[in-house]
Amino acid sequence: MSRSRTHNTPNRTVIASRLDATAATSNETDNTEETVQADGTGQTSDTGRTDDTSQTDETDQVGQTDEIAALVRAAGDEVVATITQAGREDSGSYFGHGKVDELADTVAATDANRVVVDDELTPSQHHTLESAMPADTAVLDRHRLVLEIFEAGAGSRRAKLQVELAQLRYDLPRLIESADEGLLNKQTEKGSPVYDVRDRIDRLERKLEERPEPAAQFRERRREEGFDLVTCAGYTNAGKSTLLHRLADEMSILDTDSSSKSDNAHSEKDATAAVRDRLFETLETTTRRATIDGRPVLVTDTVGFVDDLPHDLVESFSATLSEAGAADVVVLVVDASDAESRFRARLETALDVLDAQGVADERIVPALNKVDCLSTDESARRLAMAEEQLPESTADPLPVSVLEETNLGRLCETILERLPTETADLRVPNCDDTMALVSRAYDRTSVETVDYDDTVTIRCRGPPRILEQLRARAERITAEHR
Ligand SMILES: Nc1nc2c(ncn2[C@@H]2O[C@H](COP(=O)(O)OP(=O)(O)OP(=O)(O)O)[C@@H](O)[C@H]2O)c(=O)[nH]1
Ligand SMILES: [Mg+2]
Repeated sequence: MSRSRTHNTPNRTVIASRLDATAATSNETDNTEETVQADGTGQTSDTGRTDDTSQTDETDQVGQTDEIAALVRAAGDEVVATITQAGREDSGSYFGHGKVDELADTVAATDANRVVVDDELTPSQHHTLESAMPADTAVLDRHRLVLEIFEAGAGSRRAKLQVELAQLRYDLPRLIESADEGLLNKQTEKGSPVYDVRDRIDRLERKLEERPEPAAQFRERRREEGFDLVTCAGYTNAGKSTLLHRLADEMSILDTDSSSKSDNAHSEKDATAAVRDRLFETLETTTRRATIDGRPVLVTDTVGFVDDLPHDLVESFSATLSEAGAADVVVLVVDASDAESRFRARLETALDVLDAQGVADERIVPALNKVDCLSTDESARRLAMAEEQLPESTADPLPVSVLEETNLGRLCETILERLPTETADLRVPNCDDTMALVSRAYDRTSVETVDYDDTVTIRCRGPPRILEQLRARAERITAEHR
């Protein structure tokens, strides 16, 4: 549906956004208040948020288009202009008529081939807007843009099928909206576009049903083996993957069970990474084995949250949420270098998302990342804000800088403190089998004392599931030597 230029030529994209009325700073009287920025050269710098704000004084308003601009760049496009309008949505064409004309003029003047609208458009709004643009201009909304980013980054066969399915489900009502009557009459006929899309959707759904979600199976198996599950969650660009990579040293990450293309790319880039926004770097969850103070742990890196996207849009979002729901500890990574209002809003949303997944507050370890970008005062203010916002039973928020490796040791200690831990006293007769039990206890738990006499008493602390196994083994030994 959307026409793209070839891989070598980035799309020239105009961003069109309706501003949140509460952030609109002037002229509250009508619904046509606007800010237009188009840079004369049609060039846009690649450094993220600063290019938007440099062209206007109304930084509050324009700050709202930062994220969509970063998403457009994540899709490989060039932003050639940004058009904003404050006020109510027009139900027919989303923007008011004057604004639609202006958008069309801007597209023509900047030789753009795409318009990205920072919201979800109804099928009819999409059709009306696209029809009003110069020929061969594709109109995409935020959801479609995200699907495109996932399409480009999908690594596994399953992810590819999922993204294709999500795109077709998204496109179908829009295809019907733009089809003429003759075509619609033929929608039950084989070979008509609508029929073909429906048919492909059916086939994809069946294919995906035949392939059970691998992560869930893998997780259950590892849990049975006594692994604790730690998940890094949070907004896109917060630093989750960088953290996982750095924790590898602290936690002695042993092995990679599965890895996505983007994660490997990350590892290499991290060494020299210039600090810039990179949205949706991780497009599939990635799990690694680690040991933390002798405890075997699975650490999962997840797909970042982004505002205003339904979590069922792509399976990798829902997989991310189910990883968080299943985890023993969720490290909630928050970008502390965000402006205060965004920092607060994102922390709030992230907590709501985790809560909706049934993640108990005491399982959350909040890490306020990128404090290297903040002054001591700013950092203290973010910490105070987080302390005020976080429920009482989460771990205390920790200011960290993953890049400068500040406070990572403390973060590991906090994770360890929050892993489910019990103490067991095992009493067994002193025999050969007991030595194997002691050795197993040393391997899988933290052994506090061992007293050797006629009976051997072992006091150890560790994951409940492992202690259960050790108790069962101790009972078997005792029964066999009675
Ligand atoms: N200044 C600073 N930048 C950081 C820090 N940690 C990560 N970054 C940068 O933030 C950007 C995003 O980091 P990622 O690790 O890709 O973020 P993510 O949360 O995995 O993002 P998604 O995979 O998109 O969800 C990168 O450019 C990192 O180099 C930090 O402590 N300080
Ligand atoms: Mg990532």
